[in-house]
Amino acid sequence: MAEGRRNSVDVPLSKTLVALKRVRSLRDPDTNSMSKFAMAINSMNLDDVGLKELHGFGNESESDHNSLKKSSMVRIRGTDSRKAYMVRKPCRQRMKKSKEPKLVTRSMKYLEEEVNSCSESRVDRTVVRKKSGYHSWRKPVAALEDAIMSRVGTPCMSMSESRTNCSSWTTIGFPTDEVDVRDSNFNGCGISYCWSRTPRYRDPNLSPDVREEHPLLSSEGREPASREIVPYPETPRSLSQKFRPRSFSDLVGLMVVSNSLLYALSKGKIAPVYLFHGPRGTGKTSTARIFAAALNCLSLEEHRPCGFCRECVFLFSGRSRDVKELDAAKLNHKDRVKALIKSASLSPFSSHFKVFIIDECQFLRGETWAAIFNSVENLSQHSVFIMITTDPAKLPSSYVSQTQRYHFPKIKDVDISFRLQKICIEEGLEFDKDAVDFIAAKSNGSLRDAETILDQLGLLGKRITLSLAYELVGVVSDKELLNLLDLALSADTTNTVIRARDLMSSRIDPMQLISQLANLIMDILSGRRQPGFCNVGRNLFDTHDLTDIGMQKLRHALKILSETEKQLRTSKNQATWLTVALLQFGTGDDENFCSSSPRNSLKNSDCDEHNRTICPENHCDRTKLEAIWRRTSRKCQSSSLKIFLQKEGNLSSISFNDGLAIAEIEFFHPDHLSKAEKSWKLIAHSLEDVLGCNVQIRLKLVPACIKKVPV
Ligand SMILES: Nc1ncnc2c1ncn2[C@@H]1O[C@H](COP(=O)(O)OP(=O)(O)OP(=O)(O)O)[C@@H](O)[C@H]1O
Ligand SMILES: [Zn+2]
Repeated sequence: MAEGRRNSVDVPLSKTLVALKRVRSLRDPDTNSMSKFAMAINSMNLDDVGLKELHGFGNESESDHNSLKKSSMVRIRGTDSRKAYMVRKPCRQRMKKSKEPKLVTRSMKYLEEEVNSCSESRVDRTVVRKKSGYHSWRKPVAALEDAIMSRVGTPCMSMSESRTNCSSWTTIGFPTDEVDVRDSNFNGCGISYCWSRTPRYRDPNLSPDVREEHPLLSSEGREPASREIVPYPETPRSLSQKFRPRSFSDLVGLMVVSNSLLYALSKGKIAPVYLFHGPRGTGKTSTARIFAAALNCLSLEEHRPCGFCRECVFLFSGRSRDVKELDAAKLNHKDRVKALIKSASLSPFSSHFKVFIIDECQFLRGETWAAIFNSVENLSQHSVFIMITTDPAKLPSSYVSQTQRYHFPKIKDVDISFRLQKICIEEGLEFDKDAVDFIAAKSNGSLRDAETILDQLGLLGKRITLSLAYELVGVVSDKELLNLLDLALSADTTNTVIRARDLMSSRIDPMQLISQLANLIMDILSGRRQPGFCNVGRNLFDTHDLTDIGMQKLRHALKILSETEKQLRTSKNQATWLTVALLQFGTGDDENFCSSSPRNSLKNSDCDEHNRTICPENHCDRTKLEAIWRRTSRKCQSSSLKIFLQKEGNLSSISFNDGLAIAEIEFFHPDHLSKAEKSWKLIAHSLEDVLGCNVQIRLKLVPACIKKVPV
């Protein structure tokens, strides 16, 4: 799934603008473009000293060096995106000598020196990184690449080419002698425009069969279905990119999955098709990549993937030819499936395994599943499919049973919180633990969502506090919540309506408010919240004497909320119905509550009716209106009016406007309408008593044929 699509958490617009403003500060104020940086990088010249250091050519003459510079840029054909820069490797001899992969210990030390001694060109890049807030993270390989990239003074130089110029890198042994560098569709850092990461490897040892296969899944000039994904971009654009796990030990809350996959790896028991399923943002794609890397890792150590060998470097930089992430939607094409099967039936290019990671596999058509599974027998022993989905129920069960399934559970709040704290420390973000706990609780088991919220809070440049988190996530603080509950329980109609409207108009979604209120009430009922936890709370506890009456009131409120929650799911007018619900908190039965409040003088059996009313969701609005109408008719003094209203009238809607409820009442015969008109004051008064606010009534005549049958 595209990262951009997933990385979204609803935040108030103002916060987003602040974050955007920060990004904009990197832009040219005149043109609002990033080209300033690209130009700065463009104008950099090869730094002689730097090149010497970098290439380990310290004892070569200047003329050697110049010729090196010339040979490194043999043919450059403009910047048109249709043309390619052809860059020839200058030190082929060195490369040939060292094809075997080795660990790059010397380079690591060397790179640290490189990183520490910034040349001017590097300062440009580093400054930009610092501004983006992701400067502190440097995985050794990425840091090495960075050091090389910043030393090589042209943005048109590919990373691979840079490596070929670097003696340190020859120890890794890239099997390349020619590299194409694209000047568009870059997958680079996002600041300069042509840091390329798409080398084309031509391994002379590969069979023509295998070479023909390139690009993977291409079919007669069609666009390849594999996605141009850089799973671990050099310049991460979000915390979740930056902290994307690279090894099994980095995975949070996936002990069972990790252990099982590690065991399979150690025993060499590799299934042809895996299915990773579970809620979003729980690490399925990351685990698939780690597993793929472990399958191909060249390290002899037990700890795989090592992250340093050629295969690991290729995979984590999105350049592996044997590990491909495919878009399920694009695979639903006959030719593409054919190409996929063909590709899977051939041996890997350079690795042990060919791994096809198919995300969102619920979008694969039945034929595609059939094609894959029918050919499993014929596939290369070294091909592995990893299907990923958030919705296993949509998959064809006959094929699912042939896969090795792994369930990715929601990640526990405590694990998420721990991870967020670690990130804050690494990022140098100041935070309050309760804020981080709150983010964890709000992210519903998705570590990515939690990281995204943290990311957005981090951009505000302030200490991450609970109130800041509340504001960003769109929830109401305990103080405000208690205040609202207090008003509602006290039947303070006007203020309840004003406060509820205020909160729901801009700050919080009605469903979220219901859930928060219900949680608060449950906390109070269960004794988790004690009097005195805040001033407003104390007021609530004092006023409503929670040892006795208040508890009953709260239970009543909870019942109303649970009923309203069902109703809101299908209602278009959520804010209004939640306000109606709040107004009912304070109009409970006196006898039930033994309340002395004059407002609560209703002989309320409605509350019981509420309890009995369990209706299909699409009837909830209607049920609610009917309940209010029953209570209203019962409130009328005259028993004939009571019977008349109940039998002939129908409350069809209520809307609220500045503390005023507008009730529409339908009658189905002109005589009934005129009878009701004569008693309108009594009806309005009864409704006011029930709703606890001022009421305006509108009487309507509607055709008898649409008269509703009571639920
Ligand atoms: N279990 C985890 N351990 C460590 N990081 C995780 C985990 N789950 C999610 N993340 C974080 O969230 C980001 C996205 O994770 P990933 O793409 O693997 O999730 P996913 O389950 O594949 O999500 P989706 O179902 O939306 O595709 C990672 O980059 C990482 O920062
Ligand atoms: Zn490795």
